[in-house]
Amino acid sequence: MGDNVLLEVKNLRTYFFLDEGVVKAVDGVNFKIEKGKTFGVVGESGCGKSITAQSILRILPPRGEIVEGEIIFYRDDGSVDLVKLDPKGQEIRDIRGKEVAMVFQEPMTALAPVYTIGDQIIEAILLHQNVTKEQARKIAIDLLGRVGIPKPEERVDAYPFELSGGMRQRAMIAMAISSNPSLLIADEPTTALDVTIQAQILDLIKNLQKEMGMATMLITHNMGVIAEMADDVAVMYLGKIVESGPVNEIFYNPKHPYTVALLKSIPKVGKKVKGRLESIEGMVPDPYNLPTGCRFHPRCPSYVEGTCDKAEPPEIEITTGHKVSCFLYGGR
Ligand SMILES: Nc1ncnc2c1ncn2[C@@H]1O[C@H](COP(=O)(O)OP(=O)(O)OP(=O)(O)O)[C@@H](O)[C@H]1O
Repeated sequence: MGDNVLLEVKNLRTYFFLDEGVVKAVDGVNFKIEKGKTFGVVGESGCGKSITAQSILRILPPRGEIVEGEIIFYRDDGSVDLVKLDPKGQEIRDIRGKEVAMVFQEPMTALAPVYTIGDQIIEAILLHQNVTKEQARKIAIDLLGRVGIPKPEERVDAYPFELSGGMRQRAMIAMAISSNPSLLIADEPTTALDVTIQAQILDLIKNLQKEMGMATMLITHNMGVIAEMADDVAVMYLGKIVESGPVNEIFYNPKHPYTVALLKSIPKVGKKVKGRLESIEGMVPDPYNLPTGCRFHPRCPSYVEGTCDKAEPPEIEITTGHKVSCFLYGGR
């Protein structure tokens, strides 16, 4: 770590203030993303992965607010705390799409249906680069070729609905990398796609990342995707990171019972999978009424009454960089 850190999130808390109550979507999260590396964030639906990403880009939905924390983005010429920026101001708009780009799960909703993909990529290029429209069109065609879209000089004039899901996601990626971002945030980029296409898109992201030296924050509920892609991993549960560390530590030396359960949920070849996480007992609790103590205790096979339900477990460093928040490893 050290000088190689690109983004550092410190004690981030992002809450939703709703009529029904307060949803602590992100509740005291810390992590670092290194330059050029893939940082995987994994956890079940609703654990706060997307809201963490949206906090970084300052594109939170209405009623969502960062109530505490810092998001330090390091550049060669100094650092900036993204939390301090006006979410509608010029500075974050310059960073968004240029230095930090994002691809979403369903490109159909991210791409405007009434404009060709070329128009949309050209617009992104013109917004962040000092080139003519003609040059931007050439760059767009080149980008479409680089992301593996056949006949890019023709496809540049296609509308999103004229492309397959996989091709649309490639077009989205072309738009995202158009200004050479130092960080790409990919939020479930392959979840909506067929399995074979998923592998192709992940390969594409991996190759582009190597070529361009960009870091990726990869959000997924799928441990298989993490194994394939990530250098470092954070496991999230109900707004908190419960375990984090280098990918090999997480896979070969998992400590948190939730991580262990997620790993058991990876589908095995030839074995029928019923649910996404059939090996984890119980449901994710109601976000308005979080369990006391460790938030995982009502579902945890190693739950110790009087301990796990009383206090929040402290974060313990198991080996360098491998951290876990669980009373099984100390803090009782
Ligand atoms: N627009 C919103 N208004 C109110 N609450 C929200 C909103 N968006 C998300 N939340 C709440 O914030 C919490 C975290 O949601 P988030 O979308 O970050 O989860 P996630 O881990 O990305 O899940 P998924 O994989 O389903 O997107 C959830 O409890 C969710 O209900």
